[in-house]
Amino acid sequence: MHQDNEDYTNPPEEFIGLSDFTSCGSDQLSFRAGDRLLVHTKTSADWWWAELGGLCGYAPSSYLKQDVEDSYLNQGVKEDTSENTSEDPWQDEEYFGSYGTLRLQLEMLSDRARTEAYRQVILTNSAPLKGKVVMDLGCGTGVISLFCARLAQPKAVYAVEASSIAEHTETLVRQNGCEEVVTVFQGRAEELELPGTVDILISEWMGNCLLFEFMVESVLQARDRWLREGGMMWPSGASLCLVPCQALDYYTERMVFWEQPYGLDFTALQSLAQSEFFSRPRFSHLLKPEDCLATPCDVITLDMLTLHVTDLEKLRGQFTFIVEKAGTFHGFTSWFRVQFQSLERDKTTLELDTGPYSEPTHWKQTLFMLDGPILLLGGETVSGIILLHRNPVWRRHMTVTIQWSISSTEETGNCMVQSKSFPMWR
Ligand SMILES: N=C(N)NCC[C@H]1O[C@@H](n2cnc3c(N)ncnc32)[C@H](O)[C@@H]1O
Repeated sequence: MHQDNEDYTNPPEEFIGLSDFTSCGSDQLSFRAGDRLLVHTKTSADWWWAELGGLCGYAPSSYLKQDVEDSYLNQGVKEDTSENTSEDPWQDEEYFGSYGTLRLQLEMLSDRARTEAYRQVILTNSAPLKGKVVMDLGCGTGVISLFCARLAQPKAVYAVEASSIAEHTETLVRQNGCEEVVTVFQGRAEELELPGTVDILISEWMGNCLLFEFMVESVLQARDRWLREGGMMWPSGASLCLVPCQALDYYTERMVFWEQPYGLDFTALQSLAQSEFFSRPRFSHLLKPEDCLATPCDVITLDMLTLHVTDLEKLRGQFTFIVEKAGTFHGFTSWFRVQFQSLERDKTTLELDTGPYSEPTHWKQTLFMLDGPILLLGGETVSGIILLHRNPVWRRHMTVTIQWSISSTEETGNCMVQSKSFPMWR
C-alpha cells in the first residue's frame, strides 16, 4: 500500500465500489461496496491506480462503476437517463445468441469424451431410470434427452433450452421417435413452469475452469425448485484440479519471440507482451503430461446436492505440490473432473476427467502464466491458495487469484509469497 500525495496530471474521476474488494497484494487498494474512490490513472484495462482516504493502490476496474448521477451533476448536464438501459449483467443476449448457432453445439457434440461420458451414465443406469422423470437443463440439440429415451425407459424427460436451437430440438425429438417421452421447453430454466418435480436433474453445465459462464447457478436454482427430495444430480460432484507446469512453447512464442525477430531487438515490447498475453488465463491450452512438474491435486470440490448459489461468490482452495523433477515453472494449469453417482447403491461412480492424462475434450485445459519463469531443481515445495472471486457486476465472469510460495530443503529462511490475479474475463 502506498501513502501518496503526488500531484497527478489528469483530474481524478470518482468511481463507486460495487462490491467489497480485499487487497491480495501489497500494491492493491482494499475498499468496501459504496466507497467512493478517486481513479487517477487507468493503468490497464483491469487495474486502475486509485485513492481512498489518503491511501493509494491498484483497484480492479470490474469492481468499480462511475456514478452516472454524479458525473452528470459534475458536467451540469441533467439528461433523462430513462432510455439508458444498463447492460445485462448476465449478457444473456450474447450468451444465448452464441448457443443458438450450430458452431458451439457442433463443438460440444463433436467432443466424443464429453458426449460419450453422458451416454455411458444413461446406459449404465438404464434399469433404475425406468419410470423416472428427468430434467435435462441446457439440452442444446437434446442429445442427452435422446440418450435417455433411447437407452432407458423414463416416464418423461423435460428438455430445457433457452437458445433458439430449441426450435430445432423439437424436430430432432420427433425424427428420432422420442416425442412420447421427451418434451422440449424453450426458455430459461429459472423462468419455466414444468409439469412437476423431477427424479433426476442432468445437465452439461461446466465451463472453462469449471465455473466460467456460471451456468451452474441456473442448475442450482433448478435443483432447489424442481428436484424432488432424494433426487439425483448428474453430475453429482465436481472438482477443480491444479498443477504447477512448464509452458515453454507458449512462453517462447509470446515472450522470447521479441528478443530477436529478423535480427532486430524488440525487447522493449516484452512488458506489453506480458500484460497482453499473461495477465489473463489462456483457455484451450493443451497441457502435455510431461510438462506437469508435480502430481496434480483437487483444489476445490463441489457437492452438487448441497452447494448453494451464495457459495459461488467466493471459492477458496489450498495446495501443496512437491516438485518431482527439474524444470522451468512457467505457470499453473487447471482443469476439472465431474462425477456421476450411480442411481443404484454401491454401484460404481462414473467420471469425466478433462485433465492432461485423459482423452482431450473441447475444454482442453486453462493456463495461468506467471509474470516470469522460475527455474526449479526438483524437491522444492510449491504451496499456496487459489481464490475464485465471482464478478459482482458481470455475473458470468470471475477473477482467479493464485498465491504461492516456493520453499526448498536448502533454503531455511521464510520464503516470499507471490500473488497474481487473472480476470476471466471482466
Ligand atoms: N458450458 C456449457 N456446458 N454450456 C452449455 C450451455 C447450454 O445450456 C443452455 N443454457 C445455459 N443456461 C441455461 C438456462 N438458464 N436455461 C436454459 N438453457 C440454458 C445454453 O443455451 C447452451 O445450449
